[in-house]
Amino acid sequence: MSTENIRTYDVIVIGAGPVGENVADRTTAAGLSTVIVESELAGGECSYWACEPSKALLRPVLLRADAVHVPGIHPAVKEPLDIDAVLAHRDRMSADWKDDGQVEWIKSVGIDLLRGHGRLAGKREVSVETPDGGTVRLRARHAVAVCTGSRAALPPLPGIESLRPWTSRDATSARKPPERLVVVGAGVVGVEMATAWQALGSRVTLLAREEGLLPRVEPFAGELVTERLREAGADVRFNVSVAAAERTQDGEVRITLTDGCELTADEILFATGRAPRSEDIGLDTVGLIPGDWLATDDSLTVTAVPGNWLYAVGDVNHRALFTHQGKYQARIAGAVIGARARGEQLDTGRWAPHSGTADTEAVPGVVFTDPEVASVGLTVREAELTGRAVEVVDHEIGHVAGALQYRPDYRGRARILIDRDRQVVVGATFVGPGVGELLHSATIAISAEVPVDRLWHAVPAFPTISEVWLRLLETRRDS
Ligand SMILES: Cc1cc2nc3c(=O)[nH]c(=O)nc-3n(C[C@H](O)[C@H](O)[C@H](O)COP(=O)(O)OP(=O)(O)OC[C@H]3O[C@@H](n4cnc5c(N)ncnc54)[C@H](O)[C@@H]3O)c2cc1C
Ligand SMILES: NC(=O)c1ccc[n+]([C@@H]2O[C@H](COP(=O)([O-])OP(=O)(O)OC[C@H]3O[C@@H](n4cnc5c(N)ncnc54)[C@H](O)[C@@H]3O)[C@@H](O)[C@H]2O)c1
Repeated sequence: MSTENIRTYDVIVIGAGPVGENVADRTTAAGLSTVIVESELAGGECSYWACEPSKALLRPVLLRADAVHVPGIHPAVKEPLDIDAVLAHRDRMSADWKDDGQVEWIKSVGIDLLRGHGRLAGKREVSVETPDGGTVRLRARHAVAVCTGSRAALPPLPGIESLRPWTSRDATSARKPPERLVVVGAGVVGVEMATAWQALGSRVTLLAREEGLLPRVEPFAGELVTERLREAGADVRFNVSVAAAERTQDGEVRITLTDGCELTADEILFATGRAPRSEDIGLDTVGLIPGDWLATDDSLTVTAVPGNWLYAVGDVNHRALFTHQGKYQARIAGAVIGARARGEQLDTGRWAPHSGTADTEAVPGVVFTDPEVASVGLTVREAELTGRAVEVVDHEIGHVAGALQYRPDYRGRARILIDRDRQVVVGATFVGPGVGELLHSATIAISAEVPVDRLWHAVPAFPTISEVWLRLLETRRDS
C-alpha cells in the first residue's frame, strides 16, 4: 500500500450498526480519533430490519392479546388490528429506512463517518471502496474494530434463489401481509415473525425441525407459545423441514416437506439462523479465513492475529447475537482500546472492566411473543451439558396476585436454577404476559452473584408479577 492518500486515525471501526457506533463512541470518549465505515445505513440491522421494526409490529399484537382478557376493555379492542396503522407505526420506528438521525448523532459525538465498503488491508490498515467508485485508504495508530454484524443464513436447498424467499429483512419490512406465509425455523426470528404476521392477517404455517419451538430456552416456554400460536390460528408443525420448493409462474410457492406433505404459499420465510458478514472484509490479508465468525477472547481481541490491534465486536464474533450484548461488548472493547493506547495494564479478571464475563454467564434475552419469554443464564439442559450441579425451582406465575391483576386468565411459569455449591442463581426463565420487564431482576441477581438467602430481603412490591421471586423462594424452602 502506498503512503499517498492515507488518512490516519487512532481507531478504525468497520460497520456502523449499534455495536460499531458504541465502540466508536467509547474510543472517542477516551480521546482517540475515530472513523467509522458504513456500507449501508448507519444504525445497522437492528434499526431497520431487526429489533426496531419487529418490535413495532409485535407491540400492538401483544397489547391486544392482553387487553381482550381484561374486563371492561374487551369491547374496545375486539375489532381486528388496523393493519395500515400498524405498518405505518413500524415504518416510523424504522426511521423510514433513512439514517439522518444516526448520522447526526455520530457527528455530534465527534466520530468521522466514511460511507463505503471496508476491507482489512493488512496490519492496522483498511481500504474503503466509496459509493462513487473511489478508494480511501485508512491507517490506524492503535486499533481496528470489525463490527460488520450478521446476515440471514439460508439452507442449502437446491434452487433456493429462484424461490425469491423472504429473509428477516423482508419479514420486518414487508408492505402488506401475504395471504399465506410459511415460516421455516422455530428460533426467535421465526416465532416472533409468525406471531406478528398471523395477527396481521396472514395464514401462517410454522415449520420447526425440532420437537418444539424456541429450542434454546426451557421447553415449557416454547410449549406455551405453541399453544397460543395455535389458538391464534397458526398451523405449527414439529420435526419437519422443507425438502424441495419452487415458485410457480403464477407466483405461488409450492413446498414439499420432509414428511412428504405438500404446501402452497404466497411467501416463504427462511428464519434458519445467521451467518457472519465477513466473507468480503479482507480477512485473508491478516491470515484469517473469509466467511468465518471472528473468535475473540473476553477482551474482544482477535487472538489469532498477533499484536493486539484487531477487535471483533457484536454479532460477527458469535459470542451472543443480541443488540444489548453487542453494546455491552462495545463498552468493554472501547475501554480495552483506550487502556492499551494509554499503555495501561488490562484488568481482565472475572467481571472486571476489561472482560466480557456476562457473555458466558448472564446473557439476557426476551422473545416478544404471546406470551413473552424472558431468560438469562443457564437452562437445565445447558447446566447438564456443562456438568453444573444445580437446584431447579419452578412456580406458576398465574398463582401470583399481581399476575391476576395484570390479566385474570394469566398463565405463565418461572424457573430459577441455583448453583448447589455457590448458592447463587445461575439461570432464570419466565414465560407469561409482560415478563420481559421482570428479567432485569434476574440478570442483576446472576451478575452480582447475590447469595440466594439474601434474596429474602429483596421484597417485591404487592401486587406485582415480581412477587413470583418470593414464591420461588418459598417453594424452595418448603420442598
Ligand atoms: C428479525 C430480527 C429481530 C431481532 N430482534 C432483536 C431484539 O429485539 N433485541 C436484540 O437485542 N436483538 C435482536 N436481534 C439481533 C440484533 O439485530 C443483532 O444482534 C444486532 O443488530 C447486532 O449488531 P451489530 O452492530 O453487531 O451488527 P449489525 O446490526 O448487523 O450492523 C453491522 C453494520 O455493519 C455494516 N457493514 C457490514 N459489512 C461492512 C463493510 N464491509 N464495510 C462497511 N460496513 C459494513 C452493515 O451495513 C451494518 O450497518 C434481532 C435480529 C433479527 C434478525
Ligand atoms: N427478541 C430478540 O432479542 C431477538 C429476536 C430475533 C432474533 N434475535 C437474535 O437473532 C439470532 C438469530 O435468530 P434466528 O431465529 O434466525 O436463529 P436461531 O439460530 O435462533 O434459530 C434458527 C432456527 O432455524 C432452524 N433451522 C436451521 N436450518 C433449518 C432448516 N434447514 N430447516 C428447518 N429449520 C432450520 C434451527 O433448528 C433453529 O431452530 C438469535 O440468536 C437471537 O439472538 C433476537
